[in-house]
Amino acid sequence: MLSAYSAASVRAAEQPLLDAGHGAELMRRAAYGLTMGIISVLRSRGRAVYGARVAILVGSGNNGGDALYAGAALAARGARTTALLTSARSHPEALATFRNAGGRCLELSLETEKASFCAEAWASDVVLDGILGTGSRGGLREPAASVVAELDRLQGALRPLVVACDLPSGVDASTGEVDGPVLRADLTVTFGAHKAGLLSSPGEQYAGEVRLVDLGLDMQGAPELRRLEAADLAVLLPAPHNSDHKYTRGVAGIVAGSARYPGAALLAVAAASACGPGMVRYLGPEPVAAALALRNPEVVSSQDSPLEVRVQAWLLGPGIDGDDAQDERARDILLAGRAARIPTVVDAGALGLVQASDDGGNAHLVLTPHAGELSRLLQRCGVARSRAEIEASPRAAATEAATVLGAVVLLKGPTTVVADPLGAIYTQANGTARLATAGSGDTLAGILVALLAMGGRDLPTTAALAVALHGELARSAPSTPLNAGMLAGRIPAVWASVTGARPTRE
Ligand SMILES: NC(=O)C1=CN([C@@H]2O[C@H](COP(=O)(O)OP(=O)(O)OC[C@H]3O[C@@H](n4cnc5c(N)ncnc54)[C@H](O)[C@@H]3O)[C@@H](O)[C@H]2O)[C@H](O)CC1
Ligand SMILES: [K+]
Repeated sequence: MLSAYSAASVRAAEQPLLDAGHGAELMRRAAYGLTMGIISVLRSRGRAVYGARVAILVGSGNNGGDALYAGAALAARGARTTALLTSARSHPEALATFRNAGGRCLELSLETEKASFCAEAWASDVVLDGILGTGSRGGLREPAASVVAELDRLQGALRPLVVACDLPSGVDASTGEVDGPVLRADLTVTFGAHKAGLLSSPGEQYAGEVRLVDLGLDMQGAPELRRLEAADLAVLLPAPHNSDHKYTRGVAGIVAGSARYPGAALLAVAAASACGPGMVRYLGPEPVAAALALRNPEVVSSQDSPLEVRVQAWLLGPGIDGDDAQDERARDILLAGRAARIPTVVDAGALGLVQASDDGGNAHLVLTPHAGELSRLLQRCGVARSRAEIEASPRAAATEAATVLGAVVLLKGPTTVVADPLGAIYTQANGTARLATAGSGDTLAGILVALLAMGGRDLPTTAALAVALHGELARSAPSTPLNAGMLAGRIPAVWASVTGARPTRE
């Protein structure tokens, strides 16, 4: 499990070491890790350090200091290094070290030097972004902002590799929010601890690969957010006990699909069933049930009232829009659920049925909106948040919604957020853009209801687990075209590969 912290927590952890006089040692370690990161990206392009061209953007604080020390180390190994000083102030010792190692300095205050730096950066093998780190307030200011905007214009094969020092300048280290231009990095070498802003949208989309350099910080208190990694999937994905029977292995109940949208039911049921619960019960129109019988003969379908069937978890909503009988089933389950507290996934067409609650009455719900659906959901609760505002600050929006609605909120996006009303947050970025296809959400909802039915973990952890497994379905086939209909069929192989060699309990 990966834990990520706010800028304030990282700085607080750094303080005792600074007080004890270890500041220079911390910078030395940070700069060494950064140097190694730059060397590795140079090697990835078949370039040796000797003779490589490295352009460095330098800010006024320690972030610029780290970048200058790394530049000095590269210059000492024969790289041609050019630094653009974006402020009248630069870390004095680092600047002196850089100059002594043969680094060239240009000043942004001089227009000709700015043009000369941009030309150098465009011709470089690597651009190092050391303008702002954890001490930044707000986005990049002029004139550095327009240099970054200009450098970011160069795309494609001609673009130099970009390495961010600690974080891409202009990304908020704590929230991941972005205000103004940011130079998109291929690699971010971050120091001391993972910054929550690098594991949150939209900041994560600017960071590229993130490598952590251990500085020996003693992080105190709860992390800002957590992320499940491959090793966690191996432990958390459920496995049957030899004493299990179909009911103890979990029954997933699904209210999905309609005459108009039968596909949503097929996708959700196929995904749920592929996860291996004891049983999948489907409630919905007869023609959809008939189609399901051909594709998933193991599924038990009926047109019953949900109050007459027993399940360990419900999924309500995919493709039920405009079907009165499905709508009534979903309403009945939500009403009964306030007492029965059966874990319930509320997706798509059922999201409009959820009311705000501050009495714990929704604590068994996992809501799975995308940004547009969340905007409408919040609107109904009297909170005005546009889709664009939610996409700019998804973590804040998901947390707000979890608090207002009293339910776990799984907000889908390039980095998916799972927020629970008690404050815990997971963010998962396992998926790729190849998952952004029609029906992908129905598959996620099916995986989630199956994992909830199989039980064993709390709601937010199970939700994060479902997002991670769903993401791995795309990641495991990086180069083939993918549609949602293919996803459920991939579950057994991906499940086997992530659980790997774990001991069986059978
Ligand atoms: N955390 C650690 O353990 C270590 C961190 N290191 C590096 O130090 C930076 C943080 O350094 P700091 O000097 O505190 O802050 P910054 O470098 O981010 O810059 C602050 C500097 O910039 C000015 N400023 C603030 N906001 C803006 C803005 N929007 N535009 C322009 N200028 C701005 C502000 O006035 C300050 O002067 C951390 O990221 C690491 O890279 C250590 O090297 C190792 C230990
Ligand atoms: K930076």
